[in-house]
Amino acid sequence: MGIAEQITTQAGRTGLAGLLADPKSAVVGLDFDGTLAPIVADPERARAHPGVVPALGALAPLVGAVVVVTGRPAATAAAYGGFVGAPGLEHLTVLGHYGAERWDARSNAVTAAPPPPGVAAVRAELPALLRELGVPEGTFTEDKERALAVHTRRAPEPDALLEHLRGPLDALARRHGLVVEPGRMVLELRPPGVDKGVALRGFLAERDAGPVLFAGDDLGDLAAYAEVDARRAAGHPGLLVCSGPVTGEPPVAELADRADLVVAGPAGVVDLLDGLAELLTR
Ligand SMILES: O=P(O)(O)OC[C@H]1O[C@H](O[C@H]2O[C@H](CO)[C@@H](O)[C@H](O)[C@H]2O)[C@H](O)[C@@H](O)[C@@H]1O
Repeated sequence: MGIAEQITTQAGRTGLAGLLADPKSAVVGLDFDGTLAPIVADPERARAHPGVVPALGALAPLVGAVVVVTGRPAATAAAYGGFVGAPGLEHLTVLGHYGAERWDARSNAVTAAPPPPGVAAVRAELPALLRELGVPEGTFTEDKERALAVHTRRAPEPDALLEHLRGPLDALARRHGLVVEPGRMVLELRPPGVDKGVALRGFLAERDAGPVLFAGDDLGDLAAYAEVDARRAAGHPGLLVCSGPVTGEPPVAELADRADLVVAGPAGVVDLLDGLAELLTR
């Protein structure tokens, strides 16, 4: 089935038409985990689907810009994505830590402000809190330098555990000026003030962008969806893509319900990017 046939909303059809009519001012925004990289139990083993680099390498020269907007550190997403030095991706940007970091392919360098002191305080207190809460084996903390993510995917009953941890982690985060970002079997304690909507808005303004496609899979992507929606209300075409889970867990309803089309995980996203490049080269 072609892209147009998969779109279920009028706004999405308008978004695709706008993108095809004016590709050089279009921006393609993509989340990383669950969208470009299949979900795996160990975050350090996540890698982009093998079709991602060729698909983006073909698409990027045809559109205004491609940007990856992720909760990962920017350099981690660039490395796990296989983006460093990839042909066709010489102008790729990765906005990491929900926009607090930026990696540009051209310089292969990351720019970021230093993390606020609350991160170090949370790092110091988190192990004792998790012990007090009696978390089961399989629970683990990913230290991302400017944020700490508590994962439950490898624990028994991961969703119930997430609920159990939510209140105490929220209190710890607030005590040190951080916020809790919930995700798929993860609670992330991170500095406030930036989210994927703010990050995307800044990038679009910098590029004087027209049409926007954004693809995501998790709650952290809702802010970027809201930004595309706000632009649509102001007359800019936009296309919202949900990368549906292929891991057996239910889709994130808040995202799937608002998407113009739902595809089957990173493999479906690759097909979409390939299809778009094909439409733009016809
Ligand atoms: O904004 P994203 O690119 O989607 O990153 C959000 C978080 O993704 C990672 O966790 C998720 O993927 C893991 C690897 O597949 C999986 O094990 C975990 O259950 C998912 O929640 C990452 O580890 C976090 O640091 C990111 O914030």
